[in-house]
Amino acid sequence: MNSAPTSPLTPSTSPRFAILVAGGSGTRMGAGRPKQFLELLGEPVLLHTLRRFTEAALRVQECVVVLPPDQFASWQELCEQHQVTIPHTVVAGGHSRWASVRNGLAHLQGQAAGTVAVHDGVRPLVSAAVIEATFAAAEAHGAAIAAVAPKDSVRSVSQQGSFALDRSRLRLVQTPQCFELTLLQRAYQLPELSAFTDDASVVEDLHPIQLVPGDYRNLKITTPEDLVLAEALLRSSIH
Ligand SMILES: Nc1ccn([C@@H]2O[C@H](COP(=O)(O)OP(=O)(O)OP(=O)(O)O)[C@@H](O)[C@H]2O)c(=O)n1
Ligand SMILES: C[C@](O)(CO)[C@H](O)COP(=O)(O)O
Repeated sequence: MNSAPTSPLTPSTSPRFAILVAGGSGTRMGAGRPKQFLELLGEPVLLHTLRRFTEAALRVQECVVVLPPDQFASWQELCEQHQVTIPHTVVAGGHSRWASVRNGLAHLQGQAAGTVAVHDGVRPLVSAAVIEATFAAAEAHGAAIAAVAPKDSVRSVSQQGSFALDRSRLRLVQTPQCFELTLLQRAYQLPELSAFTDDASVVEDLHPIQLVPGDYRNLKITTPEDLVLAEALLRSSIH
């Protein structure tokens, strides 16, 4: 029997997984502890992110949280302090974001099928709408990522000088980045290239990437002013 095509009226029932990568050390933040553990309105950045992915309507079956191997105890302490009861699996990260994603994926090796979202643990303001839209696009097309148009003019720079780029042809890439699980597993068996800064770059030689409208509020907490902006957005009515 042929199965019906996926549409917004017939949501996919294939399992959904999430890998929240939080295995970095936050050198650009320079805070003395990993930025994913810094407080944002009284709660760790990573806890905000975990809450967003475990909203029931999103139907995420398992959340894998990737942490620096020497930070398991700190996260455990934070979970106790904030009485976190949200189920999640903790996995050790690697020397790069690529290695951390690969380790998170290894935990899902036993799963036969499904769709997996990879999301930066330091993007705590991601909305359920963007997560749902990215999952749905990946369920329909195999690979989908959230992205937004640049608001500023953009130039390409080199030692010879600089020149203007046509920003209407550019997009700023965010996470979540969602993939058919076996596709992402195949992509992460390819050799690592140090140029990979996101998952779409790892997958794109194997499969076309769909772009889904992201959200300007989906900040990546990278430098100190990002925390101030994130806090202001959370306090306002527009988060
Ligand atoms: N070895 C690494 C490096 C990064 N990440 C994660 O990938 C996301 C995006 O990376 P980035 O913002 O660069 O985080 P850091 O590597 O911590 O920051 P920095 O580059 O300033 O050191 C973050 O959630 C980070 O924790 C990871 O899981 N494992
Ligand atoms: C994955 C990402 O957040 C998409 O914008 C970004 O590429 C991560 O880059 P970073 O250099 O690791 O911060």
